[in-house]
Parts: sequence; C-alpha cells; structure tokens
Amino acid sequence: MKADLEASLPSGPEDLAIQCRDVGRSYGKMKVLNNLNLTVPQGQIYGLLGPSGCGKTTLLKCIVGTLKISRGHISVLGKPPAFPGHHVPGRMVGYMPQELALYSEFTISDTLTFFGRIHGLTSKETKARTDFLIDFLDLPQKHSLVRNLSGGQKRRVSLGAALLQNPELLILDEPTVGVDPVLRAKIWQHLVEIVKTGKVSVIITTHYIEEARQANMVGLMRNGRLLAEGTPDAVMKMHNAATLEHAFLRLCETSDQLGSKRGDSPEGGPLENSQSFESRPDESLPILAVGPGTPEELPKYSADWKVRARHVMPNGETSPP
Ligand SMILES: Nc1ncnc2c1ncn2[C@@H]1O[C@H](COP(=O)(O)OP(=O)(O)OP(=O)(O)O)[C@@H](O)[C@H]1O
Repeated sequence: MKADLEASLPSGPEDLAIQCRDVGRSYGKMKVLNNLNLTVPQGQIYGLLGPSGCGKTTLLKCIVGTLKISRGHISVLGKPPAFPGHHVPGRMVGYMPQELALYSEFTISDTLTFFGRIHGLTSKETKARTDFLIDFLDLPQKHSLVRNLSGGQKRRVSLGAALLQNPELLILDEPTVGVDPVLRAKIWQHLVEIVKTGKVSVIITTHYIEEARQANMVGLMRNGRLLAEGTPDAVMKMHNAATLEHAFLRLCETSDQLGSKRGDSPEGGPLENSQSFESRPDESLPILAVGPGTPEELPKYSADWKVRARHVMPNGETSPP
C-alpha cells in the first residue's frame, strides 16, 4: 500500500499546485491553523474534509491570499499567494467563497460579464462561457437579478463566476451545498473532466464525505491541522474501512484511544482549548502520504474528535466502533 501511495504522490515541487508547510494562523489569541501541512498535486482534485469549525475556510482564504498566515509557508502554483504579478488571487485562480460575494443589483449576465472583464476575457469568450455555465449549472435566464434568486441559485452563480475563466486552480468552498443530487453529480463529473487535462487542479471542501471518493486525494482536518492525507482508497485501506466515512470514524477512534491512553478526558475540551494545544513538530505531519506516518506513529491528539466528526456525517449517522 505504501507503494500505491508513493505512486500517487508528486515527484517534485513543480508538480504541486499547492504546498502548505507548518502553516499557522490565529484570530486574536485563538489558533485556528496549527502546524498544518498539505500537498495538492498538479492536475488533481483534492477533497478537504473536516468538522465544522476545524479551519477549512480559513485555510482556503490563506491559500487564495485574502488572509495572511501567521507562520509557515504556502506556495500556490509555484509562488506564495499575493506575490506581485502572480495573479493569485487573480485570473490563475477561480475562488468560490463560502459566504456569497455577489452584487444583488446585477443580473446573472452582468455578474459573469463583470468577472470576465476582471480576468481579461473578450466579450465573445465571456458570452460563450456564460451560455455554457447557465445551462450547465441549471440557472434561470441570464437577465434574472441576483437579488431575486434563491440561496441555491446564488451559490451556483458564485460557482459559475469561479469556473468562468477556466483557471489553472479552482478553490471551492462547499460548492455543492444546497445543490440537488443530480446537479451535484454533474458538478463532480465536470471537475473530474477538467483535471484530466493535467492543467487544472482543484481543492474543494464538502460536508458530504462520500462525494469526496471522486477526488484524487483527500485530506482530513481537525483542530487546524491535517490528520490524514492520501488517495481515498489508501485512506480506506489503511483504516480497513469500506467507506471514507468509516475510515474517518476509525481514525477518530484511534485518535481518541491514543488521547485517553495519554490521560485526556474522554470528550476532550472545547475546540478552542484543543486548538491552543501545543504540538511537537512531528505531530504536524498527516498520517498518510507525504510524511512517514503509519498507524503506529499516530500523533497524539486531544479527544474531542469523535464528537466533532459526527458533525460531518450525512444524516447524522455514526458507525459502531
Ligand atoms: N474572522 C474571524 N474572526 C474570529 N474567528 C474566526 C473568524 N473566522 C473564523 N473564525 C473562527 O475560526 C474557526 C475556524 O473557522 P472556519 O470558518 O475556518 O472553519 P470551517 O472548518 O471552514 O467550518 P465550516 O465547515 O463550518 O465552514 C472557528 O472557530 C471560527 O469561529
């Protein structure tokens, strides 16, 4: 299995779309990202999973360059975010934020034209992309005002704006929330298609864990650091699980057991407490992939994971130990 994993890993930094090393970010005194390491290979879909509040959105904002990191290093398409002249943020990246960033007085067409202009598309290119995206994302007619759209329709316009200029990197924060299953499958199918060219990479967060099976790599975050990173199959194999959901529950249980052996309280402390937990350097490496991690080398985490992991299970299901 180690060989499988190694075969799926990039061979050098030039093959990487995103590389985060020992990344830290705090809001005031609260540490949100803590010695976080993450690697997104070029031409792949990376599913970033984790319970609510673990820091996914914060990490994506740091990657796109709208938030500064407090510590560590991030490289996006070869340079740090917000590097002068690098167009990150800018036309190299399509970013769909979690919170909507649309002008309510614009129509759908105005919105996409606006983003097209920002990214230097010609009117003809913008029109062709607008027609494609309205059809693909099942949007109402293009002269509809954004303020009259439903929440789900607004999110799809926002996704359209991210896809508009065919960027090299897509950073999508929960693009499938409020989207019906048929369209959700279509969106994933589209992502799978566009990465096949090898020129587009995607990092995507989702609360529907099983849809991330279609990603080439998944990373599981908890309390501001990455617990595991690898192909979905490798993550499932390593935890002897038939689904990603069960793999992640097992990972949580193992973390809990290690935590309780260490004498942590069974339910752990509140998120804020565990986020201020100081890690040793070796604790920052994900369990799978780039690092030498094995189950025996599981880092010691505090014990609130299982409670929080349940938060990300569809239908609120939990699995038996
Ligand atoms: N601007 C901010 N100021 C202070 N705290 C913040 C700010 N933004 C986020 N936080 C806190 O940082 C933590 C991580 O938030 P973040 O939005 O990154 O989590 P998330 O994993 O994306 O959650 P979700 O899955 O619910 O979107 C949370 O405790 C949140 O309350």
